[in-house]
Parts: sequence; structure tokens; C-alpha cells
Amino acid sequence: MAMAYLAWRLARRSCPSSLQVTSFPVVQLHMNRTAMRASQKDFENSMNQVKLLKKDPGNEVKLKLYALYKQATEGPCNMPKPGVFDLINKAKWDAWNALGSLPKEAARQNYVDLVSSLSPSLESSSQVEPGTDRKSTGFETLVVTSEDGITKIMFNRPKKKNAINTEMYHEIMRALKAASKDDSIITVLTGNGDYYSSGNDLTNFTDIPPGGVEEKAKNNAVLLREFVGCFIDFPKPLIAVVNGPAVGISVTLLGLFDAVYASDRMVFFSLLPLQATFHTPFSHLGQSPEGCSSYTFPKIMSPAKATEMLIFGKKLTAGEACAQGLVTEVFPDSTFQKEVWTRLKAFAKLPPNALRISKEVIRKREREKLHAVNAEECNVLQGRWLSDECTNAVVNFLSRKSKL
Ligand SMILES: CCCCCCCCCCC/C=C/C(=O)SCCNC(=O)CCNC(=O)[C@H](O)C(C)(C)COP(=O)(O)OP(=O)(O)OC[C@H]1O[C@@H](n2cnc3c(N)ncnc32)[C@H](O)[C@@H]1OP(=O)(O)O
Repeated sequence: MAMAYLAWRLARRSCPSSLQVTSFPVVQLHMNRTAMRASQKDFENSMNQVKLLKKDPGNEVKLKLYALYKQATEGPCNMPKPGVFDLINKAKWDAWNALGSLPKEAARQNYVDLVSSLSPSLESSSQVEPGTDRKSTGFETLVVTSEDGITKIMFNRPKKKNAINTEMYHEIMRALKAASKDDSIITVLTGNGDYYSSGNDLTNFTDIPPGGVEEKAKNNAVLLREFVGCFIDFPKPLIAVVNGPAVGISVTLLGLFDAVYASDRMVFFSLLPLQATFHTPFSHLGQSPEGCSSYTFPKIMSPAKATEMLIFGKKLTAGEACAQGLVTEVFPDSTFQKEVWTRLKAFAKLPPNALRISKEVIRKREREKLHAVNAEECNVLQGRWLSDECTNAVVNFLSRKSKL
């Protein structure tokens, strides 16, 4: 801890950013569509934002920031390699050196993207989202706020990539039920931190009750059916503000939202920079589709494209998800929050009864079908959860043998 802190202090003194050990594949960065966009001014703004960080973002991020800063300002690593016992400088050198011949402009863009992905922990004044007016207490896994006619339900387990544990399933249902009755006009779901949500918390599979795994699977099928049912029946416009990658059930549910706005944010996955993605790896997990996606996705994006996602686990970028109709619009990450919340505030000024009635007209003829699909999907999943394929996938993740 002490060393980490020292490294952080040193890094902040020696440059406006910080440090990291990394090995970005240079090719990926070169090919990044947005890689050449950040101006010197964006870069300087990001450097200033780093100074406003409210909490320590962790050594991995700090080393990334340090390396990208050095690469963006000085080019490839030109320092002699520190000795093995000079731990801090060695870590910094490794991080910088790992960037190889990455062009300065690409490093600058990646620095800006990384700082922007830290935005929830920044004291930024540019955010215009609601949150300060009325904050509901009594939630452990969510932050629920209401302002300007918008109730915002924010997944709040950023350290676990907003994985949905049993408590969160219950709290989301409770928050949706409250939002359906409060005086807000529209309801928004979003995530805190760099992920929108990594889907079902795989530790949900671990605490087996006295009744055994069959009972657990049965109870969870009931829970899941009720959970998805809340989305099917939600009476007001429901909008997803997808701030980062989305996995599993957090993706499938999007087919039940009225609008989905996504950021084109780059995130780091195992130290590789990736665009935010929409991923439903059900077969990899020995599971099957839920959230009514077996019905909504083929309708939204064509049966063949839905098959690629739901059966073969193809990951879509935000841009691709938009082209397929799952996402309504993609925004540059630098302006995402501002543009989306400005738009949502305007929506929330529309006549509330007209909004509800119009939503009902659209949903009415599908509701019965959606509930039937939901019931069937939960039934099938109940069996899948008891399969060896599913058990092995979960054990592999929990023993850190596999990641998506
Ligand atoms: C007996 C029957 C019981 C059934 C109960 C079921 C209830 C309803 C089920 C509804 C059906 C839903 C299906 C789905 O949603 S399928 C999708 C499930 N999600 C995943 O498979 C994602 C797994 N996570 C990952 O692959 C990676 O974590 C990820 C790519 C998301 C991020 O990688 P990265 O390297 O950037 O970060 P870390 O892996 O280090 O993650 C940070 C910490 O967060 C924890 N984490 C992340 N995601 C999950 C998750 N889904 N479940 C549990 N924990 C998660 C991760 O372990 C790290 O924690 P630690 O810091 O403590 O190690």
C-alpha cells in the first residue's frame, strides 16, 4: 500500500498523469477509428482532470496514464532501464517501454479516452445529469435519484463492473416499481464506473441452500421471471444510458427499453484498449438467452444477426449495435453525458400522459407474447443452470481460468 501511494505521489509530481505496466498491441491502437481525434487542448484538459481525481484510480490505471503521457509528449521510451530493485521506476519504465512505437497522436487519444473513462471519480462540472435533487436511500447496490422529471437508477458496484448480484436484482425491481409510481416522467438506467454492467454476478451460483442446487435453480428462475417481468410492464418511457461495455442480461434487457443511448468509450480489457461492446456469451457459459431476447433480438436485428449474438456470442461494438437497431444512437464519449442528459431533460418536458399512452399503445399488443417468452426462457435456463456445461463455465470464471 505504502509503495503504491508513493508511486502515485511521484507520478503526479513528475507528470500531470500517473503510471502503469502495460502491453497494448500497437496495431490495435493504430487501427482505432477514434485514435487520431484528440487535440492538444483535449489532452491538456485531460491532464487537468487527472488532478481533480477524487479517489486513487489504482496502480494499473496510474501506470497506464503515466505511460501514455510519456509516449504522447516524448515518443517511444528513451530512458535507460532502471535496476530491478528500483521498483517504482522499473514499473514506470516497463509501462512506457511496452508502448513500443505507438505514435504520439494515438497515445494522446488513448490518454484522453482513459481519463474520460475515469469520469465518475472526477469532480467534473460538465455533467448535467440529474442526481442532486432527490436521492433515494435504502439501496446498497444502486444510486437512485430523481430530478428534472427523470428518475435515474444507477448500478453502483463499479469494482465488480456492476455485476448484478441477487440483492441488485431485488433492488432494481424495487426501484422500478417506485419509479413507475413517482412523479417522474421518464426513467433511466445507467452504470457507475467504466462498465454499464457485466451481467449476472457469477457468484450467484455459489451459495447453495439446504434444498440443494435444484431448489436454487428453481428459485432463481422465479426471481428472473419476476425481474424481467418488471421491464415488460414498466409503464413510463424507459431509457438506457449505456456508459460502457454491457454483458449478458444487461444487454438482452435492452430489447425491452424504449431508447438506448451508448457512448463510444474505449475501455481497457486485460490491458488492451477496446471499444465498449455488447456481449451475450450464453453458449460460452453453457446457458441460453433471457430478457426476452430470443424474441426481441431477431425482430430488432434479423434472425441471422441475432443468432450470431445470442448463440455464437458475437460481441458488437456500440457502432455495430446501433447499425443493428439495438442501440438508438452512439455519442462520442467526451460529450456523451452532456448530450444525452440534455436530450433526456427535453424528453421529460413532454406531456406525461401522452408519453405513457403512446408507450402503452406500442407495448400492448406485445405484452402477452413477451410474458410467454419470458416464462419459457426462464424454464429453459433453469435446466441449463443444472448442466455440467454451465457449472464448468462458472467454476472456470470463479477460479480465474477464464474471462470473456
Ligand atoms: C444454481 C442457479 C443459480 C442461478 C442464478 C442466476 C440468476 C439469474 C441469471 C440471469 C441470467 C443472466 C445471464 C448473464 O448475464 S450471462 C453473463 C455473465 N457475465 C459474465 O460472464 C462476465 C464475467 N466477467 C468477465 O468476464 C470479466 O470480469 C469482464 C470482461 C467483465 C471484465 O474484465 P476485466 O479484466 O476488465 O475486470 P475483472 O475481471 O478484473 O473484474 C473486476 C472485478 O469484477 C468481478 N466481476 C466482473 N464481472 C463479474 C461477474 N459477471 N460476476 C462476478 N464477478 C464479476 C471480477 O471477478 C473482479 O473481481 P475481483 O476484483 O474481486 O477479482
